[in-house]
Amino acid sequence: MSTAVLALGSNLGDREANLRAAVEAMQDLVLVVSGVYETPPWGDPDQPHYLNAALLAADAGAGPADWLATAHRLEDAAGRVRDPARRFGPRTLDVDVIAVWDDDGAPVTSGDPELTLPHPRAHLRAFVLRPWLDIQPYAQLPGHGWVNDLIRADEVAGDLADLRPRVDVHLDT
Ligand SMILES: Nc1ncnc2c1ncn2[C@@H]1O[C@H](COP(=O)(O)OP(=O)(O)OP(=O)(O)O)[C@@H](O)[C@H]1O
Ligand SMILES: Nc1nc2c(c(=O)[nH]1)N=C(CO)CN2
Repeated sequence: MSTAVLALGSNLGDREANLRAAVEAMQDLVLVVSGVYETPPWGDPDQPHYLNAALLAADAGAGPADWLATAHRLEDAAGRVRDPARRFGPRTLDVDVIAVWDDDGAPVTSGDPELTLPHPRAHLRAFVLRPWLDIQPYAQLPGHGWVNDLIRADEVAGDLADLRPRVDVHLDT
């Protein structure tokens, strides 16, 4: 059984519908979905706010590359257009593979630029860590420690204060 935490984000089009379609497309693989957060753009400030969420998924037969393929399939289905000039620019849907655990529950690590695990910027992103805490309060980000500690670190805590829970939006069906 391979499990993965995926981070979802959208700041173009119908943001809520984009996130919901991604969750629905994963169907039975989804174990639990976080709440939704309204978040200021990180890394490239001149763009609309995002809606962000996280989910935990499991797939008996999936390897790490399968989770990345799933992420890309969902982004393509949302009509995501990549702008090479804006690394952290706006998008209908972003699906990042934050961490993967193998059949034995051991974290998978990879330095491959095509799939770096855990995600190399996850520990710096309140918009990833806060939704993740919703669904796994005792989560550890492999190589970085407790998510509950990471979210209080100086480089994240400021951004954390700017997240707004969107209690009016629910992605779980
Ligand atoms: N853990 C990962 N999850 C998703 N993509 C990854 C990961 N590690 C490496 N990549 C690679 O990163 C490339 C760029 O992905 P993408 O365009 O979604 O980046 P981004 O969302 O703009 O930035 P970031 O990766 O910082 O969120 C992808 O083609 C993918 O192969
Ligand atoms: N708030 C927020 N900012 C971002 C996001 C995101 O999902 N949420 N995704 C990005 C792509 O790497 C860049 N910046």
